[in-house]
Amino acid sequence: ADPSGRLATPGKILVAYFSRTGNTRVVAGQIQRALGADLFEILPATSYPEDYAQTVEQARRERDNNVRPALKSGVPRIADYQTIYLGFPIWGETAPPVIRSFLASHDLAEKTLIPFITHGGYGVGSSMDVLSAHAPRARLTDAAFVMQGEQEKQTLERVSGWLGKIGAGKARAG
Ligand SMILES: Cc1cc2nc3c(=O)[nH]c(=O)nc-3n(C[C@H](O)[C@H](O)[C@H](O)COP(=O)(O)O)c2cc1C
Repeated sequence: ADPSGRLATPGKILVAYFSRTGNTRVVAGQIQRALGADLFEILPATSYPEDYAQTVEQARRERDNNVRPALKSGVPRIADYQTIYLGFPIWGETAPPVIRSFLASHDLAEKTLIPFITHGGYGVGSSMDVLSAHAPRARLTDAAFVMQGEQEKQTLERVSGWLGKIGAGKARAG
């Protein structure tokens, strides 16, 4: 028994996720509702730029320098959870920097870690290795959910093309 009098609920489930454009958020919501789990959105203390290209560049720098960006908040009472579904998009062929921050700042020893991953068509890259390296004592399942989602880049290109075609690009600028 917990000396505080509060018992950790056995088998409590957490769905923790990071999502920029919403693809991973949809999956997180469905898992959370299906399992009656708690939901936690992983957010950096300082938001990434709205601009896609700037975000790609910042993510690349953070990846290459092994930066762990500060998180806006941590999971309250992480010890209560036995199973953690961890969701993220693939950024630069790996897990986004905030996922490394998340794993480094929570003790996941002996917890079951079940990844769900969305990518833009190039697969999961080195993300599973990142998870096992940063949460070495978690029980990482190899039955991750993996799905290709829309690419923000492709949407931006399509919209730019359309704006150009209807002659709206310049007229709207400024
Ligand atoms: C900064 C950045 C880097 C990305 N790098 C990759 C990549 O290396 N490989 C890939 O398949 N998709 C890449 N994508 C596409 C996303 O993984 C894909 O669109 C994902 O479904 C987005 O999920 P979200 O809507 O939950 O943010 C990248 C997207 C962003 C914003």
